[in-house]
Amino acid sequence: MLETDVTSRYTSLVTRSNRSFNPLFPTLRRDRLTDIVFNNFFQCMLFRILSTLSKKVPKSVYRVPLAMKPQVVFVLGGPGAGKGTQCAKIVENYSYTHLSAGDLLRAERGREGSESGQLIDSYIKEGKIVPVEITINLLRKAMEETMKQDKEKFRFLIDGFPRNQDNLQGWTTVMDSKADVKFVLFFDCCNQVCIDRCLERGKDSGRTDDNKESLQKRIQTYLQSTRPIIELYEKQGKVRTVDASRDVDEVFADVKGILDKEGETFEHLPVCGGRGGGGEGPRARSRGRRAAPPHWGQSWEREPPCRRLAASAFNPLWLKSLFRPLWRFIQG
Ligand SMILES: Nc1ncnc2c1ncn2[C@H]1C[C@H](O)[C@@H](COP(=O)(O)OP(=O)(O)O)O1
Repeated sequence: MLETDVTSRYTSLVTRSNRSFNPLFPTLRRDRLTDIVFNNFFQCMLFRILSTLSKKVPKSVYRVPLAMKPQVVFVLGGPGAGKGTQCAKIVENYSYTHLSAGDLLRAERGREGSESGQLIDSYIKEGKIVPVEITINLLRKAMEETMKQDKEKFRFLIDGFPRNQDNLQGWTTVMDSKADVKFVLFFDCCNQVCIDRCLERGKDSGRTDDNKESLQKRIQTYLQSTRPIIELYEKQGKVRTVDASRDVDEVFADVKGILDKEGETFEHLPVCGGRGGGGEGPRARSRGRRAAPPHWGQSWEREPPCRRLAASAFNPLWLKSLFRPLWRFIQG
């Protein structure tokens, strides 16, 4: 900068402030300085009060809203109706964790040292429903472990459960107070299509129950035991039925329609929604997803209040507004 430019700037400041020229602190005008110091003083005080208060609040208080009660969607339908296939697609697009009762039981059967392995094996081969204590225990553990790893993963698709009255009763006794059942997603498919799909799957699934004999029994069990459970939920208005005999994408289009109607939002919304500048961008990128535009505010409103407060308190835009006046002043 030319010396004359500097001088003329200082001179203009001096003229405006009617103050003598000070070469050491050329831009320190008392009227502006008072404003800025007071503005920043109050903003800093407010910030300090907020941060002190947040330290004083016991951790458990703001942890409570983060540890959400599990939200459950039961996924039911005949064997081979496409429950697993559709659940995988839901997980890809929505913030759900898929828990297949059948997969959990098969894993437990194969686990070394499992006490119930043999019992599970005989029930599966017979196409019968495994005693509820075993299934509930596996489901509960899986839900707890998922939520322990990530508190935001509190939405579950429980596939292939409850399959009979015993299952339902077990769930009501053990889990009713621990989880909320939102609705039942029912994949309606005729028996023959179900059997054909399972036989096709059986060619390379390695499942001991994907054979004609087991399938006949499984279909019978489904009709006698599971259909009444679906009807029971239907009476409560909790069943969302999808015609599952069509191709995968057509079925998923209906599933998507149901989830959207139920108020579900795509994965990047509930996890990474925000008003902009609230850190949702980095949060989304750390999960390999993109942040929702700030105007998709619906999910932001559904974030736990503590997370909203935290996002607002550390909002870079807000912090910028705190230091901007001082920075402008220093820059002249
Ligand atoms: N809509 C669809 N059309 C054709 N095949 C389908 C289908 N949905 C699933 N499948 C195939 C994939 C599997 O090989 C087989 C059984 O599907 P699945 O998702 O494993 O059923 P389920 O979990 O209900 O037992 O059928």
